Amino acid sequence: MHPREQTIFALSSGRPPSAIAVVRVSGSQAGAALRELAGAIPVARTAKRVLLRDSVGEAIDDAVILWFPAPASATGEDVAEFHIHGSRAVLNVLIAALSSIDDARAAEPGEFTRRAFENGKIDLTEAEGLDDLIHADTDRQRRQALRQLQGLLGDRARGWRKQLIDASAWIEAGIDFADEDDVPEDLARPAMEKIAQLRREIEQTLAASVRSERLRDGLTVAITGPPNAGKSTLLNRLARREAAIVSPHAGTTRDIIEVYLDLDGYPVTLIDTAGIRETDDPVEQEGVRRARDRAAKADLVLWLSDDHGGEPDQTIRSGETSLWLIRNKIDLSSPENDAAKQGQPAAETRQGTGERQFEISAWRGDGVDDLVAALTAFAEALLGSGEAGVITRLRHRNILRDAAATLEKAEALAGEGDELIAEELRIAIHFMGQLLGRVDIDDILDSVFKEFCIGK
Ligand SMILES: Nc1nc2c(ncn2[C@@H]2O[C@H](COP(=O)(O)OP(=O)(O)OP(=O)(O)O)[C@@H](O)[C@H]2O)c(=O)[nH]1
Ligand SMILES: [K+]
Ligand SMILES: [Mg+2]
Repeated sequence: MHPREQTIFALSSGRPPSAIAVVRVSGSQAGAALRELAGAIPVARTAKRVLLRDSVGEAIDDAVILWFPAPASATGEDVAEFHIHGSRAVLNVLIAALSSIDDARAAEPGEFTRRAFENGKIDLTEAEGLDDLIHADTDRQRRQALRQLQGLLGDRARGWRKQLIDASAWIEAGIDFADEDDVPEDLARPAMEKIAQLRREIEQTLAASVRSERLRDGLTVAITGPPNAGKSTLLNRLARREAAIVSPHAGTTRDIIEVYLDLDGYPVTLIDTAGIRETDDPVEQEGVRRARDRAAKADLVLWLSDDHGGEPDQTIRSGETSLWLIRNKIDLSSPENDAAKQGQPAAETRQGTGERQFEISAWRGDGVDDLVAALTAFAEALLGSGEAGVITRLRHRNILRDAAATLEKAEALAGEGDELIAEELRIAIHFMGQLLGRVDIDDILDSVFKEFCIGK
């Protein structure tokens, strides 16, 4: 039997141990699985409590089962659900029993969703939204994924595709009737107007969605600076836990330490790095190399220093990465120092450089709230509210950019020959099909669904 026709099963809930685990079965043998393990198929879509037994009659677990006959199921196939106690032992016995059913096998990542897509339950953009929803960490990501799952981009792409087909029909009609007298004088003009309008709509959608792709991925903030500036202390304070080792020994941190922050719904990965200095220690050298590397890739670098100084060098300053200068350990400052610094307030932009400055005590907490507020504002500026954006992936952006370019080409061909315009329209229609997952199915699907988790 072809793998696509086999019955698949997987743990669809979280990792054991858990109070309850849900194992889903989808395919023609789902009913057989229920008969084999529960003795009978229950009433459709009604929970039933049963004692599951294996093939020799040995009890497996006291469980709840559900039956969703095709096509009214999540995948469009027969689906059975086993709600069991979430221990590794119970799960292993159930999975072993399901494996022994003919033509049943463990599901590949994303295979349930792929079947739902192949059976027309969802389009590809909705499948992607589903994946994003499962992986959403913050509330803003959740809302964006849900809009995608509800078909916001899919609906728009379907509308564009339909209008392109209409425009194409007008153009083709012009070609077919070109020799006859009673053809409407100019079929091409309304078609060309429609094409120009669609191109503008696609371009507007692209422009409005620049930040929604970023919201899906979140942004990265790197803490760098000389050894002992208090980088790990700041990371721990922002993370509200002892994620990194803090010590008075210069050169404590060598590996990159990552913590995840939810700043008012904006996902931020904060990284702590090795203190940057010249050193003979090969391990520390590698740490410094990694620190520079990650700083260059970050969206924002926080350069932390204390009264012992340490200015960011050119490699840290170069590139598109934003840089904020943060003086730490202000709790140690003497009153004279403070007097000298008057007229040079914190959280100001340094004249000419565009680099913001902050003064904090990572240890005592002074100034940290202001820093967090500034980070949140930075995230908002970069990621936006996401409400207007419907494009959440590079895949969407690339396809729509190509579609807009194709329509632009079609517009430029006005007067050059309807056959040429019709060909560009066919290409643009093909792009909309790709977006929805209707054409070039296999390559697109393989790359989209391999990101999914098993059991989904
Ligand atoms: N007084 C004071 N001490 C601090 C502050 N922040 C950090 N320290 C101390 O400075 C020392 C170094 O702190 P770390 O957080 O390990 O510094 P680091 O920049 O991560 O150091 P490396 O990983 O070695 O580069 C520790 O003894 C901290 O307790 C602060 O705001 N005030
Ligand atoms: K240290
Ligand atoms: Mg450190």
